[in-house]
Amino acid sequence: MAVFTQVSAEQVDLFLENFDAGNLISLKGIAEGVENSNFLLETDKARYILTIYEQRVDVNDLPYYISLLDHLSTSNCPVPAFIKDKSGNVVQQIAGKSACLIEFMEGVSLQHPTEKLALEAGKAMGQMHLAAHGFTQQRENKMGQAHWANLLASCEKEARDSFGDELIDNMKLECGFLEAYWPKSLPKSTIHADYFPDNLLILNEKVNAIIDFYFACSDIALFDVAIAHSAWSFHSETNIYQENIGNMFLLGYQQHRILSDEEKTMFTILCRGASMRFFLSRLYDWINTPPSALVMRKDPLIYYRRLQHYIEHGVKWPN
Ligand SMILES: Nc1ncnc2c1ncn2[C@@H]1O[C@H](COP(=O)(O)OP(=O)(O)O)[C@@H](O)[C@H]1O
Ligand SMILES: N[C@@H](CCOP(=O)(O)O)C(=O)O
Repeated sequence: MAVFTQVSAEQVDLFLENFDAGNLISLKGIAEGVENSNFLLETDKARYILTIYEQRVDVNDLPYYISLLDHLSTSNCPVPAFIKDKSGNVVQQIAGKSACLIEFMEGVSLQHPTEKLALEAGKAMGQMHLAAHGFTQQRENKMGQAHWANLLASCEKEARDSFGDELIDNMKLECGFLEAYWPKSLPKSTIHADYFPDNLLILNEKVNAIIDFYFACSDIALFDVAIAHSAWSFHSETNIYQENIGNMFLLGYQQHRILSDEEKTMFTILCRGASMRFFLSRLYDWINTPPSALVMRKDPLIYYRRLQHYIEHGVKWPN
């Protein structure tokens, strides 16, 4: 579960004094998520999310996320607003850590995508990329292709002990392949970079909110689509490929952004890269998160198998 930092009602009362957000009625820890501590906070005025930033989020990046969500919501994207305090600031301290009060969005996190929801999700991403056009701030993708070989090397020994030499040798070869063939000239955008089903809140079969922008960065626009394809197109329990779900996502996305032939041709490589990226972050966490930690470790092998699927079958772009 993702409540790394516990806070008392007294601490939250003090925190709320900075805002014009009403008086605390209830506070509940939210189990989902792996990056930050999140609480559902209810006052006599409204519901909010209280997010306490743990070590995975660099607090120096908070102004970037705040400006990005401000920009996207001005462009009618369904994203939560950061709440300003009485002096117009957003970032506060609680329990010695940086924390923000965030607009509560209605909707339910997705577990098993349907074709209809995959289409809606693809459309919402296309709209988000269009809306991000005027956003000029840049943030490097710290989990982008340039970092994969080093990340693998940093945990190679422990990875070999846990997953065997053959698998790690294969991943080293794949890193080399991706370095050699990674596209250099595809259109860039501000991307979400973690557009998984659980980062959308669904209401009445529509995307009511896109949340969790803490990996957002500047990178190849279609890499965002590839990340989503690798997250949406495989069944969350069996890991079986569901071509129909991935196709609906791609068709939805294309309703808002016309893709060049070059982009379509490079899509399989981007999906291989997306699989590598999530294999590596899960591998790193697998090795570095003690089994006693409160957070659930996600299985890196799931992404190893998705990568094998993309290598063997590629992605046939739907018409
Ligand atoms: N603005 C919001 N409105 C409603 N629920 C939210 C909001 N932000 C987060 N949540 C809830 O908290 C959970 C964890 O949030 P998330 O941002 O994914 O955490 P983490 O950054 O730790 O991965 C989400 O699955 C969702 O249920
Ligand atoms: N989506 C990533 C992990 C990031 O977790 P989130 O809770 O911040 O979405 C994965 O599945 O590996």
